[in-house]
Amino acid sequence: MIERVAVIGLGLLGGSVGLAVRADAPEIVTTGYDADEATRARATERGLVGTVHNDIAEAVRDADLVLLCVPVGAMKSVAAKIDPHLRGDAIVSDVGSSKQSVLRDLTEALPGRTIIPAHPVAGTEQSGADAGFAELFHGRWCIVTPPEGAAPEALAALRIFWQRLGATVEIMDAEHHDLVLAVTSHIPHLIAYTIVGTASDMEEVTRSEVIKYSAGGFRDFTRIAASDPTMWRDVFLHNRDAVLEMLGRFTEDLTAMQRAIRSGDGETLHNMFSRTRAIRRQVIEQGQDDAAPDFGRKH
Ligand SMILES: NC(=O)C1=CN([C@@H]2O[C@H](COP(=O)(O)OP(=O)(O)OC[C@H]3O[C@@H](n4cnc5c(N)ncnc54)[C@H](O)[C@@H]3O)[C@@H](O)[C@H]2O)C=CC1
Ligand SMILES: O=C(O)C(=O)Cc1ccc(O)cc1
Repeated sequence: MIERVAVIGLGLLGGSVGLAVRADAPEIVTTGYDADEATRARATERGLVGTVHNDIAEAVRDADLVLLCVPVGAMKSVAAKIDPHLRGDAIVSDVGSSKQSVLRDLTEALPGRTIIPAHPVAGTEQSGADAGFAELFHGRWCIVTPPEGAAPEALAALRIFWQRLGATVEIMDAEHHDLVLAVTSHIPHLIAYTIVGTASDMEEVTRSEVIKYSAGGFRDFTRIAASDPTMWRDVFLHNRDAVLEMLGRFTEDLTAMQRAIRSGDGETLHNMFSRTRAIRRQVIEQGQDDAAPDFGRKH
């Protein structure tokens, strides 16, 4: 059983883990560290974890679970920093949005350690020490991607930890995780960033009409496109192969739609829109409503 959790990175995910432990598993002792001094100060004010340390070594020293809640591009350097200070039996896990690169980075930086990467599929477009909230994981999936031969007791302990925070745990291979998340999360974010960028480039031509009449669809895209730039830069650089593979397929489908529009092929358009409308119904029936902040909701 997990008794002491160290949270490294006290932004949206790390802060939410700390607050969720306090609410749902209050006997677990929490410590935390963030590289940013202002974030550490705010984390102390908000009581995101029991003790915020100025030294990462102090934060992890007694922990039986260390959760890395930093951008995926920072996982390796953080892992290398904590390695000399970890307990021999500590489990090292994370919350990163891509999993193959994290598994590779942690395995290299933490030889001989118990490493079990995970991804709670729960979040918002907000970031930083003020963004976290205790209920973030309620009714959401947490995808755990253990390496081959991972210690079963450690996996069981991590599963119970996430279940106590309200999540339902699914075990998946890291490669499969990265393909699935590329199409369900990473490419949708790329599309949102791109369409908002394109519209804003057009704004010079349309003199502010883009903002003024930003109703419905475009407004939803601006929420996603407000997501943290550092975090998302790292996701695309670290899940490159899966994103490029899925982007290739998406581009082919988009080109087929372009052709249908140009040639006046209403049947193709209508067929596609009917198919996607049915998928939306299934998403709602399964409780996977995508309206903010319910992304990733299971129930
Ligand atoms: N934002 C979201 O909706 C979700 C994010 N994730 C993943 O969670 C992780 C954290 O993301 P957020 O909490 O959203 O970002 P965030 O920007 O709110 O928090 C990240 C924190 O890490 C700190 N940090 C960065 N480099 C560090 C280092 N070297 N040492 C110590 N602290 C460092 C930053 O100062 C910041 O406070 C990312 O890997 C992301 O992919 C997973 C699920 C959802
Ligand atoms: O805000 C939204 O709609 C999200 O998509 C949140 C999110 C972002 C990244 C993840 O890895 C999981 C969930």
